Amino acid sequence: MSGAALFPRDPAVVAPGAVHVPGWLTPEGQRELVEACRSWARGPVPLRHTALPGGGVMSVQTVCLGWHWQPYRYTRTADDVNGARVAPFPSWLVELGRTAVQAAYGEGGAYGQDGAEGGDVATCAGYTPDTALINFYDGSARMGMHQDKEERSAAPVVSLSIGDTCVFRFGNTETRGRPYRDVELVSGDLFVFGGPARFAYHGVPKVYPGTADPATGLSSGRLNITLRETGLPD
Ligand SMILES: O=C(O)CCC(=O)C(=O)O
Ligand SMILES: [Fe+2]
Repeated sequence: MSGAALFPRDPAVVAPGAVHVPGWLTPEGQRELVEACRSWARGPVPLRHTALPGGGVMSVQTVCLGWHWQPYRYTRTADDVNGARVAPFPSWLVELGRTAVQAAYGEGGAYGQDGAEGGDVATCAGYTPDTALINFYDGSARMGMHQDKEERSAAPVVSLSIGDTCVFRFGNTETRGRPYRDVELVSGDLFVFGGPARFAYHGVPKVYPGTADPATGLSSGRLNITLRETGLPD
């Protein structure tokens, strides 16, 4: 057992608008999400290494719901994969997103869609994510520092982690470099970034292989699900 595991991991404000809620998903909730991800990974668009404009591919494997993300835009069909229309965004995942934002910001929804502090209750209730990126990391996959900025909405990003523990680097809105904070995301953890943190650079410099609890149904690797509002018309 690592020293950190001796102590409870309390919710933490990593930066204004960025909240880490350890252990938010129940073991059952994690198992259900793993099952759902397995089925989404089968199609209509398969889980794949996203091709980058420079000719390389991402080390992470991804499949999307609602809208298909490719560098650097959203479309309804996966034109860089197999041309299929992406699977719909299920309503239960909208509900999960709302509950997550509420867990992070509290009943009052501390950060509004416009980034203002002190938003009203409608902020959480009105959160309507319409795209999800499901990322699978094997032991050597990484994600470089980037902003989630293809969305035309400043609504928060909800991030759920299952499987292997990783280092999640959460930085600032100006540069890829310092200042940033490194946070360990463990299976079941929730991380929400909105308000002044919505367009902060972030990335995953390290995954710790073999740290997943097979009871989630994922014997190795890390799953990350991010929910976002694209702000695009239906
Ligand atoms: O895997 C993570 O925790 C972050 C994923 C991410 O930043 C993204 O999909 O844009
Ligand atoms: Fe991101």
